[in-house]
Amino acid sequence: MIELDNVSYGHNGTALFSQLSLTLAPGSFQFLTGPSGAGKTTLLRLCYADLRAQKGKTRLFGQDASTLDRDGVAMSRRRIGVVHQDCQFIDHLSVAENIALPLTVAGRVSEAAGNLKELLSWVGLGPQSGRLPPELSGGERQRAALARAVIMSPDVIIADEPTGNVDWEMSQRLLSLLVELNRMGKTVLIATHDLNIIRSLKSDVDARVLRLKDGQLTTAGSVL
Ligand SMILES: Nc1ncnc2c1ncn2[C@@H]1O[C@H](COP(=O)(O)OP(=O)(O)OP(=O)(O)O)[C@@H](O)[C@H]1O
Repeated sequence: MIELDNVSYGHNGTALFSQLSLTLAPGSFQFLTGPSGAGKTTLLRLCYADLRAQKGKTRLFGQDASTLDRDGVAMSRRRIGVVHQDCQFIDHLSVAENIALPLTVAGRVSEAAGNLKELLSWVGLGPQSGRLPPELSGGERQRAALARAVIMSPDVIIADEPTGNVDWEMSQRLLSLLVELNRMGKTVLIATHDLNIIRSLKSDVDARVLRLKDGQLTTAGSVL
């Protein structure tokens, strides 16, 4: 579905990793762990074609990303929902408008109303839908970010520290939403430094744990 094949990348000439390979198989659930600064966000950005591999190949849904033009990348990106580390909302738009933004930008305004109501209730943000993003708590922001990532019904969800800055109960709630999405057939990749979150999954899902450290990606095993 998404494949990095012997990819090398560095920022400003400083190599972060080289010849790194990663496959997001359809329906898989994977965690990406590793110390701060190891390159987890960079790796995620390569997976959703926000960055281009400097060496090696990225394949998105069977297509070589380096051969895709802007529209081709945009088409592939529509199949990937991204939960960014810092949420990135437009502060003068309501929570509902922010969540619906990917649909409105794509000109699918008529779909927005129906999808939105269902999504707001799924993430438990119905009562907060008219508020502005700065009025939300950390956990509410993370849930709004997740709702926005899935409003286009993507095949793949890529979440960068989706449980950062929330308490244990809220992190469990967010994780259970991601597990639910995986049960619906979505491919899920979550970057987190929080090993307790991974351990808390127990047998809920067949998750694979990858560890990025010193430019090497290793499989840390299953949480089962
Ligand atoms: N746009 C950029 N320009 C220059 N350097 C960058 C850029 N983005 C990231 N870096 C550097 O690359 C390294 C990896 O950053 P990255 O954000 O990918 O790591 P991370 O594992 O996600 O870290 P964290 O867990 O702290 O979020 C860091 O040293 C960072 O400073």
